[in-house]
Amino acid sequence: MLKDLRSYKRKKSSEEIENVPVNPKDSVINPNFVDGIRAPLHTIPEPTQIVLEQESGYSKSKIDRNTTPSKRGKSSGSAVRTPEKQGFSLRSKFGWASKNGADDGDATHNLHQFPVSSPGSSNANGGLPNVTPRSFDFDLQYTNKECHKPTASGFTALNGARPPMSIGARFGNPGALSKGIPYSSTSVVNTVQVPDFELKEDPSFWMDHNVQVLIRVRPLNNMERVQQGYNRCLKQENAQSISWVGQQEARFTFDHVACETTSQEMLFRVAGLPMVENCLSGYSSCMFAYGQTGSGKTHTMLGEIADLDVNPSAERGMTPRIFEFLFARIRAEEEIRRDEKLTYNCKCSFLEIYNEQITDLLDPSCTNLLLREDMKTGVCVENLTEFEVNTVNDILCLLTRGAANRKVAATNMNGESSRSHSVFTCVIESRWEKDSTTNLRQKASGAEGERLKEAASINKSLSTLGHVIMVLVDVAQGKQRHIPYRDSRLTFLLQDSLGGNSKTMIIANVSPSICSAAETLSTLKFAQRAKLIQNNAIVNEDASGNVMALHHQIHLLKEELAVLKRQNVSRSLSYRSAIFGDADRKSSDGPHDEETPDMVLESVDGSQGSASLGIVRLSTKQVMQQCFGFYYMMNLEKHPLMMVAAIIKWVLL
Ligand SMILES: Nc1ncnc2c1ncn2[C@@H]1O[C@H](COP(=O)(O)OP(=O)(O)OP(=O)(O)O)[C@@H](O)[C@H]1O
Repeated sequence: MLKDLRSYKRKKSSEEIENVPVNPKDSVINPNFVDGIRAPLHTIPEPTQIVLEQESGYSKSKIDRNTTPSKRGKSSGSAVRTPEKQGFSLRSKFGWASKNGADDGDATHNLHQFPVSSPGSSNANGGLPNVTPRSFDFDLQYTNKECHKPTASGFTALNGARPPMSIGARFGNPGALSKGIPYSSTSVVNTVQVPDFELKEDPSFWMDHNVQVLIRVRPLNNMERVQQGYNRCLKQENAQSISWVGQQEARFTFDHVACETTSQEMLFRVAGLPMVENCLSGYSSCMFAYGQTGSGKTHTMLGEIADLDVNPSAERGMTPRIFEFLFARIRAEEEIRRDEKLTYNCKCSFLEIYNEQITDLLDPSCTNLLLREDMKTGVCVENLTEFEVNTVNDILCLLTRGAANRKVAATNMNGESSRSHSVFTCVIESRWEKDSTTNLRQKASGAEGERLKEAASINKSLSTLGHVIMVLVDVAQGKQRHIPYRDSRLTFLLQDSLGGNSKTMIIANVSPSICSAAETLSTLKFAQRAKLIQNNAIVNEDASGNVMALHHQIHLLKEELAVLKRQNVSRSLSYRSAIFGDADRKSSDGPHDEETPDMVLESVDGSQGSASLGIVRLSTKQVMQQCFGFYYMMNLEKHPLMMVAAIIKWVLL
């Protein structure tokens, strides 16, 4: 059952009003996009060289963990597995109308589901060996009713609301691409068959890393096949390495490279499941999906979510799977720790950043919300609605409701291209009792994040993101730089996820088609830089609260001791005698024995003291325990947000 939690809206006294510059002109941008400001992909300067081997020592260590491409076929083990629906239903994409004819999602799914051997799958370029023992053939039976005549880059803008995908105009320095890619290059992969690599999770990765980068290559779509056939700009070598093949060849290595045939379930196991574990361990967690329009961000993060409760699709994406897993884990933990009265409470919010304005997607009448930053609790959005959730269906209700309020438009790459960035957040709070002490921990998991579209005129956030990442890489390399988080609302909101206190997963979605060679190269470069970011994730326990509580406790004890001394404090060596002792003993000064372990403080109320009323007879041990519990709780009352332990954010870029 969903419950409006507006009363939870944060109110702070120590907060700082956001100082994200708001230029009114920024907010009144002609939706008919004019080329100019583009995604951060294009704000990132070219590396000094495009190298054949771009691995740093860092990436090499990743490769070493898993170097052998393996054959797909057997599913890797997973602790929790959700039932998969066999076969495919008509696509009912989340919150959007069905895709137009240019989309070949169904065809590609079928290809995945029913790989067939194609006699026509010869390697037309003649020189590219298939490096895996098994390939899936792509169905040659496709129709294309909305094939747009390619520009220099292969695309034309469909409605003007989206930045055209042409290369030269938007690419500041796109290298070879801006001058025209020699598509006839012998490097181009134009085989119908694609190598298939199985992703493997490194269970120890997150123990000593805070940022992981995964590339997901989607299958070719109809439009691409019509325009450029099976000419690909990517050549994958193993589950961590991929080469961009154009005029030059640039090889990249990442933590994972998910090939065209990687299933939604496999991606969840490798990328989503560990993030839930991170969250439940108390880490803030964030997941970005980055890539050009139509590259598969929505497919990755949401996928097919119709009928999830009764008939979940195998094509459902990361978000439903994550919450299925999360709630299953929560229920299991509550059961296991019933004695401790462990309970969880989850609250969700959903917002959109469009034209640098923040709108509450769960209450669209709340627009132009302000970001606030508090030294203790971090960044929050003022007056954002929160709903209590208990099941995956509750989550989906909110996602559906929010998605219906999003700004969506058609582009030539994607008939339902989202035009904004959105953040879905789920804060998970757990309470339990142990040794008569009530404990509280809040985890914010959550967030179907940002659909960061590269639409230029609405993408101040994206360009700033690119800049922030560049600066963060410098910082990671030891340079002193100011990080311009505040230059856009997106980066301001996500600053903890970028270079801050967060375990962050970046999924870079790319098209393998030569049509999108420029954008794909840019995305790979972006991802390559992003993996150099160094976050500093810590378990968000209220250690400061504990220390504060203890300080307070010591202070009170000292005060009390002083009062007791003034009031002729008697010390008894016997707890029993202290409790049941006669008035004489209470009023007498007993021997002081600092060594006595069960020393009892005993005081008699007197007219002199107001701090100590009645007779206090507790062992020091008990005093500490009880007061600790008390002040701990008090501290929670006063600073509930200090207990926030983890934040997961899904970010579509
Ligand atoms: N891995 C994949 N397997 C099968 N189909 C895919 C895959 N990735 C994307 N698609 C299909 O490609 C189309 C475009 O994908 P999607 O809507 O996810 O792109 P997007 O990056 O979110 O685009 P935009 O930024 O314009 O919103 C969809 O029909 C989607 O189903």
